[in-house]
Amino acid sequence: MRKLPKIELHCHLDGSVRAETILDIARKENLELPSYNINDIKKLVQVPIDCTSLDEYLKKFDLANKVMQTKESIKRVTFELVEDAANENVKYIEIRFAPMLHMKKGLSIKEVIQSVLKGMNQACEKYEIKANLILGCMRNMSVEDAELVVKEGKEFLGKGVVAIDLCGPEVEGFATKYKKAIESARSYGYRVTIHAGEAASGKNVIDAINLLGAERIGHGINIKDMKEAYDLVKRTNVTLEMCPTSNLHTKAIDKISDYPFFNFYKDDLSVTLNTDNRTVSDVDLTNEISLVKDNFNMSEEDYKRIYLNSVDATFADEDTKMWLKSLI
Ligand SMILES: O=c1[nH]cnc2c1ncn2[C@H]1C[C@H](O)[C@@H](CO)O1
Ligand SMILES: [Zn+2]
Repeated sequence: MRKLPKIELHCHLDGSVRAETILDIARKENLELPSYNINDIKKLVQVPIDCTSLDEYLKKFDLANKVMQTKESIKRVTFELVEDAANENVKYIEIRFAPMLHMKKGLSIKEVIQSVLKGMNQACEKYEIKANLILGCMRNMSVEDAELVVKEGKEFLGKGVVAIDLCGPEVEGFATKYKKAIESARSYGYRVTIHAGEAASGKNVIDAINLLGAERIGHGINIKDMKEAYDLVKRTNVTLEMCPTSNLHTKAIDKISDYPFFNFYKDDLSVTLNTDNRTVSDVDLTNEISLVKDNFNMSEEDYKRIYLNSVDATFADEDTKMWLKSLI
C-alpha cells in the first residue's frame, strides 16, 4: 500500500503538524505549553477513540495553531506535511487551512498564505509531489471574515491557491448565511468544496450543492440516511472527500463495518479517500486505504478506479492530471 501512488484531496494543515515540531517551535519561540514531554504533547493533539463528537474533535487543534503564528513556523509545518505525504508516495495533495487562525501575532491573511505557499513550493521542489491550496473559512467566525479570506486570497489564484472551503463546527442549515461569500468566490475563479453532512444531516449536502455550487463535499457521509441528498450527489457527480478514521472519531459512524464508502463506490458515486487530519487522527493515507481495503475486500482494480476518480476530482491543471494518470 505504501508504494502505490496516492492522491489526497482533504487534508488540514493545522490537523497535520508533527507533535515533535509543535514542541520544537514552542521551545524556539518561547511559547508556553502545558508540558514539554513529547508523549504528553501527543496526547494533547491526538483525539482519543472515545471522542464523542465533531465539537470535541475540534478542540484538538488549539496547540498546533498556537505554534503556527509566524512566517517561519507556518512555512516549516507546510514543508513537513508535504514531506510526510511524499514519503508515503502521495503524488498530489490539496492542503487546506484557515488563514484567519494564524493572525494572532499580527500576520496578515496574505502573509499567512504566502508562508504556506513557500513551504509547499520548497517541498515540491525537493520531492516528486505536486500540491495546491484550499482556503478555509471557519463557520464559527463571521460571514465578513469569510468574505475577507475570499477577497485577500484571490490574488493567489493560479499561483497555488485553487479553492475555497467552509469548515469548523457544522449546524443544520449553515449554508444560506455564506451564499453571497461563496458566490463571489466562484466569480473570482475559486473552485468550491464544502464540509457538509458530517455532523449534521444530508440536507446540508443538498444546500452546499444547490446554494453554494459545491463541486466537492468534505465527508458527506450522512447522505447515506437521506435519499434526496444521495440522489443529488449521484446525479450531479459531485465528489465526496471521505475520511474514515476521522468519521470514526467524530462518531459520524460507530464502527468501520458501518462505513458507507465501499457501497457508495459500488453504486458509482465519485468517492475519494483522505486523512482529514494526520496528527489529530494519528493516521496517514496508507492507513486509511488499508482500513478500507481490509474491511471491504477492496481489490487493486478498485483502488485504481478510486485513484482515477481522485484525479478527475482534483482542482489541478490538465498537465498535472495527465501526469497523475500516467502514474497508475
Ligand atoms: O472534519 C472536519 N470538519 C470540520 N472542520 C474541521 C475538520 N477537520 C478540521 N476542521 C477545522 C479545524 C481546523 O482548525 C480548521 C482549519 O483547518 O478546520
Ligand atoms: Zn476536514
